[in-house]
Amino acid sequence: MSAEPEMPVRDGSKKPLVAVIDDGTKTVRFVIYEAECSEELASYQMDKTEVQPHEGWSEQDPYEIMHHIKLCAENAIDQLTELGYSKDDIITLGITNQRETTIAWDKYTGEPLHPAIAWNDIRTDSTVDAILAKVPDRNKNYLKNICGLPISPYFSALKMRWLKDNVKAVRRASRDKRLLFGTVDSWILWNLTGGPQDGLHVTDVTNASRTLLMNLETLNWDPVLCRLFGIHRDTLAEIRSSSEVYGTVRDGSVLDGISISGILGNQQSALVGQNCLSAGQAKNTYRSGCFLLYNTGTRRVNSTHGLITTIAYKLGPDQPPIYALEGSIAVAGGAMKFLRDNLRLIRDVSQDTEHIAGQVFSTGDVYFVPAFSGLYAPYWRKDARGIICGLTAFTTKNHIIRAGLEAVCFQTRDILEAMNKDCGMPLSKLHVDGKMSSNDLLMQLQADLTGIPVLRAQSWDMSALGVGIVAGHSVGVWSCDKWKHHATHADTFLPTTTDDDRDARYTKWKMAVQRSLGWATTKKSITMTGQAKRKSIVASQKSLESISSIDSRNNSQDHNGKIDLGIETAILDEGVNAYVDDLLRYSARDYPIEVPVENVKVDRTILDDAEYFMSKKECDYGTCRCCDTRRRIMTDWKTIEEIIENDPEIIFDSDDNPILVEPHKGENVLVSNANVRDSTASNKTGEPSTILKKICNKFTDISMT
Ligand SMILES: Nc1ncnc2c1ncn2[C@@H]1O[C@H](COP(=O)(O)OP(=O)(O)O)[C@@H](O)[C@H]1O
Ligand SMILES: O=P(O)(O)OC[C@H](O)CO
Repeated sequence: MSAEPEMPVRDGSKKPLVAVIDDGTKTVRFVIYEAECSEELASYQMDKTEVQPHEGWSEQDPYEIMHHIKLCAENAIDQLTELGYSKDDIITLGITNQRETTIAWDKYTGEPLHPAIAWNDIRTDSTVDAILAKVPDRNKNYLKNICGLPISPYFSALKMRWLKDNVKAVRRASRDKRLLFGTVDSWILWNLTGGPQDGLHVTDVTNASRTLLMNLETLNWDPVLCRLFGIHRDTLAEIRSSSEVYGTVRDGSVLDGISISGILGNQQSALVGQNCLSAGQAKNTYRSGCFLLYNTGTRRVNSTHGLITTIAYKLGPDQPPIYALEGSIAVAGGAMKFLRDNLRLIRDVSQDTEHIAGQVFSTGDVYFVPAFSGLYAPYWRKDARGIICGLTAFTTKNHIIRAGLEAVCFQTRDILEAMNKDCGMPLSKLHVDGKMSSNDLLMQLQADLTGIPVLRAQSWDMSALGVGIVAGHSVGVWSCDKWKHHATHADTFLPTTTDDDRDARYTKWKMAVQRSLGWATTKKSITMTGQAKRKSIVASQKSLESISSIDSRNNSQDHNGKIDLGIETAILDEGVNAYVDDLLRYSARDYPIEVPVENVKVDRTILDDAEYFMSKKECDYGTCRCCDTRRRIMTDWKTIEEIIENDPEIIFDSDDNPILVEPHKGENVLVSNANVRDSTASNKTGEPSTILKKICNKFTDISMT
């Protein structure tokens, strides 16, 4: 927690103020600006708790976000008071936020149904595979012409699908029509405007464009996409422009009564803050990740080189949407944090990095690809993993840290190359911001490795400023047109290398990237990401003794006396393994499997669904995805045990009612004459089962035409 002390002293002339809530991945900030002159009067920032329950998972506490916002607001307003202002001078409020991070909550209680799943969380790896199985040729770019995005764990729809598939409370809320999904802006707005007491469930176009569910033309939730991901439109927020009065704070906090009139995802907000308001202008923000956005104006450019198409902003309900091409880099400053926390090569990132890396004149041909959670643009390879290559006996930590800085520059060049190909016109300069841009060496390397001047912003935080401007714009106290004439950069870094030199180094970088690809194979990734733990078989110690073939050396015992067998251990038991394998390979879902060894067929998730199924006393097949007719058929199965014994596939309709797909039921089934077990036996290739394939193909046919 830290206050930011250096506040300007006012001369007595009061101007309208605009406040901003900035919820980042690692911090929450509250900033108060004097409108028009864009002067920051007061700010307060708090660190957030990052929870990583498994490798590759990243969660946040939705309550903590709201708690920090309130505390930051109180502290920043206290600073205002010292300057002779009062809370009443704040005319309006803007919200900017980490994008894609997804929250599910109960609309009647306001209770989050699961921690927020952060944008860089890769638990949805297998959910991605299940969705890819539904689209022709498993083409990850299949939806790009609708929503501008590839199918990747990064985007919100995958996180929503995962929550519905894996969290009982989310499924139940969905069935009971209590479920709300939202990106963080929606969660904040809903809570500020009353929460369970008629809180507004609203998002803006920039955040909605990060979900994989919004149609870039209609700027509304796309029915085909919602159906593909199985997300009900009633659970989603209403999509509005980035600059309009959405409502008023009604939460009893210090902000009560202030209107809210601007929402922008934080990278789009930095684009506005950097004054890239004309087509052809671009900015790059260096923080934990790094995001290069290129304003394409009202023209929507469909990238064919691995970039995404996103909404840059929409400055009012009647204004046209402005589009951007985006190159997203998952790990930038995050690599420095890794070198500090995991390898302990750095003590203090902001103080030591530049100094240590500057002690050598090159990386000594060392390349560091920080693909910790796969690679985003332009590769979109979730199977990539980090590598440091080119090590020799002379390599020191200085070389490795310098290689970490260069990795950000090379990744930026990857994106610039793609952008040049997509737009046909090379970018002549690069506007930069973000905390990491305070590193002069990094900025010089960036200019040297891309061959264009790098223009660093006056302030590292352009994200808060951008949404302040659009919030002020909608209530008439801060004009975007006037802002266009502001110069925002303070320093310029010019390239000092030759084309040949930088191209030779870039070729080596590409070689390093090639070596990082394909590292996390499906099975490996299950183990590596800790999903093995979730999917592992938990057996009581007593039962375990009866499994003679399990190698006890591979077991880890927890404090409950339970033995947690990773997938690799489970492989030793053929019967159990076959069952787990079936579920992993053929299930459309990511089951947490808990199998008492006495009865390997009982799976807690199936049990839960079977219970619900039986409670309805009939088999409601919903609308058949094969023939589009509605079927309501009594099942012969009378007990839960019988359902489990018959081992059906359980899939879900769009209201999240479980639908049993019976393998042996002839005419009265969703897909007839298919036998899960038979297809399992004959299919060792990792393909989805015949049943699922048939359903999914039909589903794809219907929804894609
Ligand atoms: N001088 C510096 N040199 C290199 N990296 C830096 C420097 N200062 C900060 N960083 C890195 O930049 C990132 C700062 O991110 P921050 O602005 O706190 O945003 P967020 O984590 O919310 O994206 C951290 O990952 C940190 O390691
Ligand atoms: O909070 P940041 O700066 O890490 O931003 C994260 C991005 O919005 C993710 O898309």
